[in-house]
Amino acid sequence: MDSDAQEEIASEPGRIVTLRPGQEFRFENDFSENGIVTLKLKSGHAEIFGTELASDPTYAFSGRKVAVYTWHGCTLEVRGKPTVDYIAEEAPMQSYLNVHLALEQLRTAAAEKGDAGPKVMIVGPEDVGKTSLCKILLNYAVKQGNKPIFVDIDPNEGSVSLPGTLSATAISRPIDVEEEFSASSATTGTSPLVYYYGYASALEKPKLYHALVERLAGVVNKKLDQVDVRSSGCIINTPRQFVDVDGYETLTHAIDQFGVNAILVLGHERLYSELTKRFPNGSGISIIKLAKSGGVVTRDKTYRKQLQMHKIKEYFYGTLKGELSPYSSLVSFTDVAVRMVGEGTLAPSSALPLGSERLLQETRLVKVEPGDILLHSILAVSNAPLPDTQTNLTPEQESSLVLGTNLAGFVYVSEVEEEKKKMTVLAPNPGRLPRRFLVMASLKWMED
Ligand SMILES: Nc1ncnc2c1ncn2[C@@H]1O[C@H](COP(=O)(O)OP(=O)(O)OP(=O)(O)O)[C@@H](O)[C@H]1O
Repeated sequence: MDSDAQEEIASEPGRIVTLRPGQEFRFENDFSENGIVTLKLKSGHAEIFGTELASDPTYAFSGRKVAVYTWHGCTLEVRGKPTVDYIAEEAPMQSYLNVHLALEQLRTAAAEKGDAGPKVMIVGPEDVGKTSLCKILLNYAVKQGNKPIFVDIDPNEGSVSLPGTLSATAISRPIDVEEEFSASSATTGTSPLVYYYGYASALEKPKLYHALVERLAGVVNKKLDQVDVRSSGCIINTPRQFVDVDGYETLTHAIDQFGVNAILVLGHERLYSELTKRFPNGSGISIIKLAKSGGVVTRDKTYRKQLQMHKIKEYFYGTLKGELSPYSSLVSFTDVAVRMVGEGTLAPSSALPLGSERLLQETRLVKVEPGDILLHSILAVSNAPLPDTQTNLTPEQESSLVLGTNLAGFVYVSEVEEEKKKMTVLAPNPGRLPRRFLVMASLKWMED
């Protein structure tokens, strides 16, 4: 623990919370320095979304909604002032464990035959615990020596990256209870494969979404051909729009692309019934209905926005546990090509940025003349290099190259000098920004 606020909390008397087997201690706190809550395991065993707590460290949390579950009983020491905290008698952990055990049998059978392990998709409406269930199943799988791939095709939150992205990450160690899937790879040691979609909803630009899902599934399926990960399979987190009638086509497309063979439906009877009709016994896809945990918290718009801003800050400055010092550099407008993923999320078409053409197709990027419009924007840095001056790409070729190439990361535009045709960007890594395509969407941020 290194901040003053954390030291102050450490000097406060702790509160002892004793849990009996099967109980869950749930708490929430805000993002303020005074809101930090710390936790220490004094005795017994406890886990947070499937990651076991060790007895030595003091874990610190900020702006989180946490469940500490115990299978065999434990004692915790809690410091700080959560906004909400209580002990729950019931949690659906036994049914989640049963799913894990069934998946583990499939993995063992797959390993014996040299086959691919289970490809599991988790579907359900907003705030039903999909991401939390992904964490639990990934952690339990890792604990048994597997290396599952976590695929996140919910662009709303961007769990392992920033919002607007679709990603895949190989998970080989338990997810950090404090940092979760931090977007800052320097602290987690993971380097996810990330594609940029640029919208919060999967249904906003379905054609583009389908194209990116196809691309991501292609890479994940190829990765799952490798012997060391083949039997571990993958766990796929999905957007809430998949439960809408309008979302079925997109859902079915994703199921096909990844070759999903198990779908876990969380807290949604209608979708469960629809899926059992579409994929009856013998279809090769098992549909399993699971109850939502009573602990899952509904996150309002304000909290989600705060979470988004917090994630961006973490990307550049690191977490409570692992701070980063971002690097500023001056970039000439001539060294980058800025493109925009359509006009949808930013503003009505009448307010399109100066210099951008009208969007012709969903999968076509719009050219943006660098200038004040970029100020405070978060820009995705594509791994696609700028073509040399002799190569002339058509707009379609260029869009397909940029959207089909994964991301190197993100930069933040902190200053724009229009007359000098330069801008200052903040990046988590040192060094010059390579000559790359930069993709802009609606993400804006103000350093505080
Ligand atoms: N048992 C629990 N006790 C307390 N908080 C919980 C519990 N399970 C989940 N949460 C919290 O509830 C919130 C919503 O959970 P989660 O992110 O898993 O839902 P989701 O279905 O993935 O949401 P989204 O609609 O964004 O896809 C999160 O902040 C999570 O930490």
